Amino acid sequence: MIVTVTPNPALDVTYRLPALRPHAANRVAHVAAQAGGKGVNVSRVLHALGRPTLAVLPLGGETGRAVRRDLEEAGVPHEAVSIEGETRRTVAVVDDVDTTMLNEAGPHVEEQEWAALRARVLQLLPAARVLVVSGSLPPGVPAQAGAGLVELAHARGVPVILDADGPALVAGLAVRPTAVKPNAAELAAATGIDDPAAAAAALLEAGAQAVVASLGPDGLLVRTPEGCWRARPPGGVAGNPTGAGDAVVAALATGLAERAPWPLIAADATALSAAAVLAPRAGAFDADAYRRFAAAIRAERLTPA
Ligand SMILES: O=P(O)(O)OC[C@H]1O[C@](O)(CO)[C@@H](O)[C@H]1O
Repeated sequence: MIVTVTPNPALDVTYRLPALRPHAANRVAHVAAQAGGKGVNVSRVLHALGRPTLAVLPLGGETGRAVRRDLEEAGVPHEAVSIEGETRRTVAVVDDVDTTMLNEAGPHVEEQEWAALRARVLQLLPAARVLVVSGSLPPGVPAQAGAGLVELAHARGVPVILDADGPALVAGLAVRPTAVKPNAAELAAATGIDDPAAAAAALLEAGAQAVVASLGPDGLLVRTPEGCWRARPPGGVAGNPTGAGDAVVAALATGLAERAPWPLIAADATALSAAAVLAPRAGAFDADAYRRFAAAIRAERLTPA
């Protein structure tokens, strides 16, 4: 199975309105809430694909109970480690033009609470084909915590994907994750380089074994020591991009579990991510569109073999 860790899960609240007006009172007609956080979304996608997965996450307070209820109702296999603090909420405001995210920092997680989560991951690793560590770290958890999970996976010979940014990404690179999955902004911020192919090369140099960069409408760039590939989504795919990067990670984890070649992983991840944009909620995808896109998308090699 693919084990996902969401260090800082959330109740994702989505507000839909025709046009968000900042600095004004906005009336919201459509409100939805579901369990979220990046690793949770990865497990949702994997579960919808029929792939065995387990989401591991710290949960606390009334919001934590709401997250747990939603995961139970959705049938997403999960294991929660109880914490004292109150699980956070995120708010996505989706209007006809774009999506605005408001992400709370999350609860303070105590050292022994994080140690309990680590211990649970350690117990699960023998059954894991891939470990995914995805999303921000909550207050109280040091930037090296993601790197610590990467090292646990390495010690058990389990491929590990790190989807982190800022200091957590930098700390993670030092322990050579099997793959990292930055978006365009995270890639540029981590390297100071605007060109995605050059920035991905810099992340390889810094320690990543593979870089899978999600570039929004420009598709996906995969860079490994074996080469560099680019896959592009079909034109005109518009919708809710929240969670599209999590769909990339779900496809990447599946590809690593199956030891698929990189060009196929790149094409599949691009198709699944585009199909996720067409779905109204993070962690969901349009299954028909996924089939159509997967049949049409091919990754192009950017460097000679
Ligand atoms: O951990 P963060 O980086 O704050 O990201 C969490 C958020 O990202 C999303 O997973 C979308 O990728 C939302 O579901 C939301 O929970």
